[in-house]
Amino acid sequence: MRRILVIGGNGQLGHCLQKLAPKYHDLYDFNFTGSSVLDITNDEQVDTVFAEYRPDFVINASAYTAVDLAEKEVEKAFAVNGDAVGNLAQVCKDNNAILIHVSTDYVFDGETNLSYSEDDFTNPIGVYGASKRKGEELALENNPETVILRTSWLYSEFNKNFVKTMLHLFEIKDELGIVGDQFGQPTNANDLAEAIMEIIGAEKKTFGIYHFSNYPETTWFDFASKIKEFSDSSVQLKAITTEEFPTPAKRPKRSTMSLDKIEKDYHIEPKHWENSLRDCIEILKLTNA
Ligand SMILES: NC(=O)C1=CN([C@@H]2O[C@H](COP(=O)(O)OP(=O)(O)OC[C@H]3O[C@@H](n4cnc5c(N)ncnc54)[C@H](OP(=O)(O)O)[C@@H]3O)[C@@H](O)[C@H]2O)C=CC1
Ligand SMILES: Cc1cn([C@H]2C[C@H](O)[C@@H](COP(=O)(O)OP(=O)(O)O[C@H]3O[C@@H](C)C(=O)[C@@H](O)[C@H]3O)O2)c(=O)[nH]c1=O
Repeated sequence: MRRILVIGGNGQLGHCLQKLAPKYHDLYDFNFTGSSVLDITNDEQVDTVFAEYRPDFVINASAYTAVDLAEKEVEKAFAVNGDAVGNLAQVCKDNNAILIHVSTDYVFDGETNLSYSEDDFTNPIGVYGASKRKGEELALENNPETVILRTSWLYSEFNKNFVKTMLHLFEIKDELGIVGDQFGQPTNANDLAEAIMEIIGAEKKTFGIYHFSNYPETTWFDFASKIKEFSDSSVQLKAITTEEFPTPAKRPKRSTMSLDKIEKDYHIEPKHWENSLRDCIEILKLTNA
């Protein structure tokens, strides 16, 4: 049986992979590690887990994801999202394991009206995006046979994310201002987990950077408006500008990514974000999470 090591098993993507794993129990053995067992910045721990588990595939679902805090914790963000990813790619190469690494739309500056393709110029405007870009570069430099999946606006029923933040704020506020001039593509992390498993199962593997998200593009305000509609909330939402919602980190104005390459090479068809959002909110209603 082929072995899959999931690093960052307690994050939202990690949880979605845990949820999906039973479907693949006759094909793969899974080992989900949290940061207390495997800290990706600890090279010795990485070596030990590889030596003991001998994975065929490694899914790196771990990352430093605090976009605003990263502006202060620059070193930590680069250690986890940059250098550690470079080391992981090297260790995967040395051990004949295929690395599936996850990156972000925040590697782009967002100053375009076209959808970004995989080989478009990156120009991160914040520390988080810059640290994730460093990880992409180091991974491909050390091990070109790495699959890097750039995704965007990830949410799920697990952990902290925009959907759950909105549902919480709808409970405690009568009115909310939401940025209406930043565009991107929300992604249900359960869909990303499925895409990762499809790539692992693909007979013919192609490597390098791939974009994966739900589609089409929307704004944070329109996204929040759908969350309101699907959750039957009576909160009043108002579209505001980026300037009216100041944050420590700058966010791209429009980070919409083209999904053609993953569709062509891996036959993975993106889902409409409204359908995937509806699924998530139904689960949250059922579980009262
Ligand atoms: N969230 C989003 O909106 C988006 C995320 N992405 C990318 O998708 C991927 C998954 O994100 P998501 O599931 O939301 O992330 P989460 O923030 O939910 O989870 C990240 C996980 O990484 C773990 N982690 C942090 N530092 C380390 C470390 N040094 N060693 C090992 N594990 C560590 C954390 O473990 P612990 O808590 O135990 O420390 C946590 O469980 C990441 O690569 C992220 O950059 C891309 C686009 C959008
Ligand atoms: C809570 C809140 C946020 N906003 C805005 C701020 C920001 O522009 C936008 C999203 O805010 P958040 O801080 O939740 O999302 P943010 O942390 O920027 O989300 C990003 O996370 C990283 C990890 C990624 O990789 C990106 O793809 C993206 O998903 O919504 C409002 O306008 N009103 C509000 O009440």
